[in-house]
Amino acid sequence: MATKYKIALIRHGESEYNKDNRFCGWFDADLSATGLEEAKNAGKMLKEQNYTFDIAFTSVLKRAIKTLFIVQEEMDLHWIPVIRHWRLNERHYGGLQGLNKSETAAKHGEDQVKIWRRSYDIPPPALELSDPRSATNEAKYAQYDKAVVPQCECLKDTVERVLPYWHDVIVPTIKSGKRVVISAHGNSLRALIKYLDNVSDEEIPELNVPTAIPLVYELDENMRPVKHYYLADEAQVKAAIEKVANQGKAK
Ligand SMILES: O=C(O)[C@@H](COP(=O)(O)O)OP(=O)(O)O
Repeated sequence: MATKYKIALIRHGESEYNKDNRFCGWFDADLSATGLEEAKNAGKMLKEQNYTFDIAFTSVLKRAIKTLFIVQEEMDLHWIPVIRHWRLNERHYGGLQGLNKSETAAKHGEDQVKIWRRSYDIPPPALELSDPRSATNEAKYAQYDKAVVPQCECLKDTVERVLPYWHDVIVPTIKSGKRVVISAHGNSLRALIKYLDNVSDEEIPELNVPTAIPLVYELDENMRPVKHYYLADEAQVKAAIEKVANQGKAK
């Protein structure tokens, strides 16, 4: 299998909700001061390793949009087209949105929290439509049918709404020869990685994506992965992945 295309995936830098260890989902949390710094470093890593991009894709959530912009700034790539779409949004965390992950583990048990965070097809409790945390009436989704906005999602639901965007929009863009960067979220990227690497439903709970460390996928002519790697040293990536996994532990 020969590499024909290279794409970079970036989970946004630490958000205010990540900092407070709260479930975020479709809540539009901003980047924390650390997240801004992490985004800058991600741009530096890409530049130092001679990456460049012709087009960028991101979600409609500001933590991913801002991370992308900071990366563009570091790479002097302000001019490239940026396409934002809700299909790249984070997995909707339903009634867990806003709750502290450790407190939730202390209340419901770490096993339950791991099921909510990492199982493939068990959704978290749904939000009521009338819940002020529901995104249904947000201006960003006004152009869509109301049914587009979920009240909770399991990873399977996220896979089912990310993949049409991958196949219909991102793949044709890559095949046209454009160098693509995608700035998204822990679980929308897990959804894509699950598909790309054919990760089984049983193995997916152990896959965690760290904040703001660019992850490069080399793809063959059929868009199948040849290899993938983070643009940081192994110890740094390992520590960042463990940090994410441990967020569901009761303290
Ligand atoms: O929604 C959230 O809380 C986090 C992921 O949380 P976990 O699934 O890792 O708990 O999403 P992100 O910060 O990537 O947008």
